[in-house]
Amino acid sequence: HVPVSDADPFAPDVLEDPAPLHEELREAGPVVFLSRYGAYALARYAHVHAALVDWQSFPSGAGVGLSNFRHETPWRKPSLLLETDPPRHDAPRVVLERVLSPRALRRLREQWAADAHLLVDELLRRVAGTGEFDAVPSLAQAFPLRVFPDAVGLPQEGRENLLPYGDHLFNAFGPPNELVARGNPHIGRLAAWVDAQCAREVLAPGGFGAQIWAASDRGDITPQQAPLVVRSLLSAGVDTTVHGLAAILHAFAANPEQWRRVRAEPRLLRVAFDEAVRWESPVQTFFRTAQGDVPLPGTVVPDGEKILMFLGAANRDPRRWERPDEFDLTRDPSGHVGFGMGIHQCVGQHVARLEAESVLTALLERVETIELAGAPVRHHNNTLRAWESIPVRVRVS
Ligand code: HEM
Ligand SMILES: O=C(O)c1ccc(C2CC2)cc1
Repeated sequence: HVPVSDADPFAPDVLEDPAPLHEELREAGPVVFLSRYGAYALARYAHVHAALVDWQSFPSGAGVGLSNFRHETPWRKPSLLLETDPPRHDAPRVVLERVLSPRALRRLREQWAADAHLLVDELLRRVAGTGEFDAVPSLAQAFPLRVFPDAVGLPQEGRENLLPYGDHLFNAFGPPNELVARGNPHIGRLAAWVDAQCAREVLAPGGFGAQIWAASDRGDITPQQAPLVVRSLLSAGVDTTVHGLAAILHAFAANPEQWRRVRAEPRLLRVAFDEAVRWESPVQTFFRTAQGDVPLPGTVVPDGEKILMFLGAANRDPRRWERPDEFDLTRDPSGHVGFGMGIHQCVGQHVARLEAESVLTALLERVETIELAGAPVRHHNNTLRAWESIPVRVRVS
């Protein structure tokens, strides 16, 4: 039999600090039935990993949120990547893999490094007296919003819609709770703006968007698919990196000795981002839908039922990680599930890494120490581990 829990993973106290629930679910057994949502929770690394790579048993086509597209109409057209299974998933995936590949990003490296130095220099000049600032608006939000819309090829107008659109999107993967209700009055306008930015004529030549449309000229995808593939970038590419950057800045401010370690060994910066993504797991959870009756340890998930994968719990599973709750740059974080795993593994991870590397390299050159200057404030979201404010104090070298 399978243990039952009436816990609510999307309740405010859990979103504030999910660690106790993660521990409870990992210890209760390999699978726990969440009676509140009728979903089967996986919190141990081994079982989250197994479900992520078994797309045949646990496909994404019925949605990767609580909503089951077999019975419910999605609030927006399903993504051709995130919410689609092979074979329809294949061509859009290949197109994005090529557009967002490390090789393709080489042409942005120099520009993003320069932008990061400008942003950091402006910031350090502005705070010269106290060395104190809020890392969330000043860096975690400012840098992605400065470089990513340009990389996609978006016009200047309306870019302030990107964060609230993504915030609602990530809330909407959860249950229809207060967080979703708060976004509902605005999402129609936001979604219309996002959809309008996917049209070929608004996208600047050379950007990721134009490259996706060029792929449809080649027949790699159809012209009908092109705007939806562009929409994937606008959906997944902003809030994730904002809170990913916030996560690594928080990790260093909360562990000042690790910043000193990276100052001494800048090569460690490469591993720092993945260790921060493991430690914080900016994307905390995703659902899948059982295809046929799927056996799991101690139970069988009936066809059409949802499983809920706790990526954040898996990334801190003591069965897989030593001292899992420590942000430790000497560890090898590879294998973490912060970017997912398998055929849907994050296709934008190289963009995220390059953004983080750009900002942190610029900071590393100018900032000798970084520490918390006050209590950080969480931003609650049904799917994202997010920050509202991270007050920090830096000493300029
Ligand atoms: C720290 C930053 C990021 C994190 C933590 C993150 C996390 C994830 C995760 C966990 C998945 C797997 C979803 C699933 O298995 O259902 C995923 C997929 C995806 N991500 Fe990311 N992501 C990040 C940044 C980005 C960026 C910058 C982009 C675009 C430029 C992006 C685009 C995508 C897309 C399109 C998918 C769907 C891939 C597919 O289904 O084949 N992500 N991401
Ligand atoms: O294709 C999409 O629209 C999409 C939206 C959100 C994500 C989350 C996982 C980062 C991924 C893809």
